[in-house]
Amino acid sequence: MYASTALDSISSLVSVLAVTSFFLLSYVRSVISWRNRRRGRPLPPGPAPLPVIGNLLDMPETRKWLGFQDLCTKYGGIVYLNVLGNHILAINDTSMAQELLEKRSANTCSRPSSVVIPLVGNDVSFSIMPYGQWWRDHRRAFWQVFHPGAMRGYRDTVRAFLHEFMRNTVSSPEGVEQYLYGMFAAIILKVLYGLDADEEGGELIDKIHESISCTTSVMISKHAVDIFPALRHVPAWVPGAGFQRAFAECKAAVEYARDMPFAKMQTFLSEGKLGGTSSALAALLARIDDTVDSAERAYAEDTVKNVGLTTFEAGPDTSFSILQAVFLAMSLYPEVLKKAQAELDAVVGPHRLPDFEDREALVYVNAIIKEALRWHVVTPLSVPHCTLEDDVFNGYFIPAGTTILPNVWAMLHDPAVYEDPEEFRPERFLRDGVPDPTVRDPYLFVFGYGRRICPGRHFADDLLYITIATVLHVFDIGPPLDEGGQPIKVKYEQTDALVTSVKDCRCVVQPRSEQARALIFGA
Ligand code: HEM
Repeated sequence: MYASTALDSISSLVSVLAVTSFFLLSYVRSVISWRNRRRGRPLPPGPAPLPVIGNLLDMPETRKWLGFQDLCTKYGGIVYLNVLGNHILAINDTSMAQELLEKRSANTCSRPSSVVIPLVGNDVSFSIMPYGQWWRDHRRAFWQVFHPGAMRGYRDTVRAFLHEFMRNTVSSPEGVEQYLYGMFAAIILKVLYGLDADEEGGELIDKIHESISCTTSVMISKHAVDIFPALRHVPAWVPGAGFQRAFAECKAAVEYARDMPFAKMQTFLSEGKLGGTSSALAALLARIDDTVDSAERAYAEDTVKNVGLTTFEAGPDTSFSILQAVFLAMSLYPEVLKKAQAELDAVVGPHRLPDFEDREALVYVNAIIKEALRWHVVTPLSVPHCTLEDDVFNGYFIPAGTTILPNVWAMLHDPAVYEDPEEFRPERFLRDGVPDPTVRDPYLFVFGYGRRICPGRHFADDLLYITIATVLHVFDIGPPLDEGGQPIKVKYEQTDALVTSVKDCRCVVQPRSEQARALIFGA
């Protein structure tokens, strides 16, 4: 009995020693490998890390773009943080961002990996996929239907929904925000699937919106499972594992958003209610080679489905957010609205609505669009990129797997470049009444960088231009009024999110004149 107890103690000791040696060896190996990779080169500047948690306490909590701006002011154009072993590089400097994200795009075009995203089913969105063949196939498919030459084909749809938006706004002006979001979502639904936002379509849009809100809130929140990935195996009934239920609900919403409109489109196609190339996704389906085997066909169809989901996630919220800012800016800066209307009267005249062909002549309206993109940066830290390989930049070691956050907000609010950056002032982009090419152009920043640059930017630009020009042509926009009829001063504030919106954009919207009203209802 004693002999067996002694043997048990020895074998436990051996196990403990084996486990300890394994961890020690792994640690020593990782230290050696880290030293070999760095070869004495320093990491970029940043606050000193603490043991184990690194710079966790230096990581900005909310409105990260402001915190990173402060850190970069202290440490230079770039700042490096190590948060629980994750390498993070924030960039405030435009030329450094250009060098790393454009010139070295081959190495900086991936996305940070996440434990949570697959759990909510959103790993099929190509805006989040890591660099590789899967992402390339999706991006290529998207580009086939959203390249600049394809834009003309969508303009009638855009005009039709814009006219409906204007009529709804005149009929019940208090619903303007809701109609605006509904318009962008309905345009995307029609362009992608050929489906109308009728009652059923409206429900589809609500559900799709729900899935987007849920995934974006999951993506920006902190989760224990991101730090301890093994927690993903804990069943939902275990106390403290309520996150599993929330993730499952989110996953169901994402699957609905991906599958339902697509299935509806396929039914309509098979019933002959839609032409084979009547929508962007129908056109992509029509391109799938008939001779491919069933596995390849399934992959190609899945790609088309995922392109639909990604477009819905990336398109309406961003465009809507810019329009919110324009409505608010017009009510805060009436002189800007008056100047735009004077230009529209001179170029377009009172008897018709603006069209795409008017764009070049509408210099001030174009300056308003640029200023809106600068003033209200929809994605202040862009969308994070991630490095594939170790790199050396300006003598600093940038490890593989580093998350790169270009602080686009800081670049577009630099007082050395834009005087009084908090003011909405389209004139900053003009000199002697024509565009000034020497002023930093927000278009070069707000749509991201390199191989990941927003592939929907041509569509977005078309949407923004025609909506803004038309709205300013026919509507007066003023501040909201209190019960005594006095104007309420609304303050511009941005929400704290990956895709931000304007917190409060209440305003009074009404036709500029009887002639404008006639134009709206005659359209
Ligand atoms: C004002 C409107 C918009 C802004 C400011 C905007 C901005 C951005 C930004 C900053 C990125 C990330 C780029 C990067 O990682 O470097 C992005 C990605 C993307 N955007 Fe947009 N976007 C807008 C509208 C749209 C629209 C209307 C669509 C669709 C029609 C769209 C589709 C996409 C897609 C699919 C991606 C993912 C690209 C990838 O990861 O490969 N965007 N957008």
